[in-house]
Amino acid sequence: MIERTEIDDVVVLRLAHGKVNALDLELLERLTEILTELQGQPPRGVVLTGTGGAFSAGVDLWRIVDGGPAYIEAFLPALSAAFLAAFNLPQPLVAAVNGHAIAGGCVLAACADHRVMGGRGTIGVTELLVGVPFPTTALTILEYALGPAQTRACVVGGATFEPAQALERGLVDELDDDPVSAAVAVARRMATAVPADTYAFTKHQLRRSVNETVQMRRDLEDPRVLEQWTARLADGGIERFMKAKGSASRRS
Ligand SMILES: C/C=C/C(=O)SCCNC(=O)CCNC(=O)[C@H](O)C(C)(C)COP(=O)(O)OP(=O)(O)OC[C@H]1O[C@@H](n2cnc3c(N)ncnc32)[C@H](O)[C@@H]1OP(=O)(O)O
Repeated sequence: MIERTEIDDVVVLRLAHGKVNALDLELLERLTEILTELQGQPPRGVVLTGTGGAFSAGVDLWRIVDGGPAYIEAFLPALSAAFLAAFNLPQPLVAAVNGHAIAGGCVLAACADHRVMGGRGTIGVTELLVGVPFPTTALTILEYALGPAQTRACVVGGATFEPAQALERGLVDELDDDPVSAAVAVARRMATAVPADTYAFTKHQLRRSVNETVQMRRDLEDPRVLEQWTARLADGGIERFMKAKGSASRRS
């Protein structure tokens, strides 16, 4: 589900889950578990990437359709928990966007300190096209990573971007044909350039406002998020979106 290797002092985590690394409950729980374990280990950089042609196609929408309201209720908090575990990792986290990074996949990349995209795939946030709102955590992290204006444009437009456009819009920080090697080099540099405790504390300070906002707003907003995801399930909106994408399959 998640392959772990080490290159020099850098831990490389590769999502290896179905054809497009779609995010389901089990994958997210495993990711949170691994990232939580890494927090307590000796300081080093971490790279997050995907296998195959995708970084991640975002939420596994067929699992949502199959799982129904009870699954959504368990799934949405797990999604936010995984985003927060990645966002608050004390060590430098670099995303190697090796292919498509859509919706939740794009947010997962946005949790990183730095994003390197390869030469293929697209990145963007399609939530509104699916007809579902962003969980508070996801939207707040996206806004931190992209800034308010770019977040508004990306969220409302729902477009996905090729690598060059993604760089121009600040969805990624650099392009490299070998994104994993480039990401490992960045992570190693970040992990060695600054003492680990200073890096971790500064990262905490920089990200504090996101965590405060999430704390303040999620209890108010997430019940409505759940309500609307459940409504899109009930009115067939999620299934229609997938079928319009040409996906007749329930397997990702
Ligand atoms: C807060 C967060 C919210 C969310 O994350 S909502 C999720 C929004 N996600 C999306 O909008 C992505 C939808 N998928 C796509 O746009 C495309 O797919 C890709 C660009 C990711 C890949 O395109 P290509 O390389 O042409 O592959 P393919 O044939 O479309 O997909 C390969 C297999 O992957 C399944 N799949 C793709 N995305 C998802 C998904 N999000 N949930 C579940 N399955 C997915 C398909 O159905 C298909 O499967 P089969 O080959 O068996 O027909």
